[in-house]
Amino acid sequence: MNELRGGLIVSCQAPAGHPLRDPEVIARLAECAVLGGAAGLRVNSAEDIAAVRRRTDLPVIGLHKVRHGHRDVITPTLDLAAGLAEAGADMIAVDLTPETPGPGLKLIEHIHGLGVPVMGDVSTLEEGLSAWEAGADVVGTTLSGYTARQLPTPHDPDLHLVGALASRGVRVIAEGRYRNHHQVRQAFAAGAWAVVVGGAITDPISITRRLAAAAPR
Ligand SMILES: CC(=O)N[C@H](C=O)[C@@H](O)[C@H](O)[C@H](O)COP(=O)(O)O
Repeated sequence: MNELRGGLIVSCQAPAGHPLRDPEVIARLAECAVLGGAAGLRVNSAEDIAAVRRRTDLPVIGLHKVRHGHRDVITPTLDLAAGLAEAGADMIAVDLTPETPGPGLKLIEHIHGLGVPVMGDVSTLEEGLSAWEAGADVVGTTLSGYTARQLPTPHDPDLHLVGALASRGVRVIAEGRYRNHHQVRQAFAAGAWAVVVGGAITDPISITRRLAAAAPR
């Protein structure tokens, strides 16, 4: 787990219907991230993790998204977590917001029983402190801006939450809407232990959309 400290973690994901939705393509994105200097990867589903594992030994934070209500929740059950561990995940991310339909904080201990560390994905300071007290190995700001009461999702990353968790001694991973090196630096300056960047690296659709918006046509 310590290999992730101070590093950039690249989230290599593509949802159903996305042109890049293919485990082999995800694995190639992961390989690009490795060549670019990523310290770790964040990958959705056992199938994609298995494909990524065939190309790199870099630490993988695994998750399994399940549609629930207005959004995808992150790895709500122990069964899903066990599948990720079997596929080669080095750490498992779980949804620790009140919106998860799963056992929430209890999952941490259950996943530790598999011998795998846990990243608690949260949306608020309170959730983050509870996750840390319950034994999460790292706490991610992943879900800030995505729970029902936080919609619409803000444009910028939640650097304030990173700082608030770090100042209370929580090992915090900054994740969600980091789009440039300036924001990544700010996250580390705020006390982040590591930073996850997804779409700004691995989603050519949103990258194109942002740049196309600057064109006069
Ligand atoms: C909210 C949610 O479900 N986030 C997911 C968590 O794994 C992914 O869809 C994000 O791409 C990831 O968090 C990285 O964030 P960004 O792509 O903004 O750098």
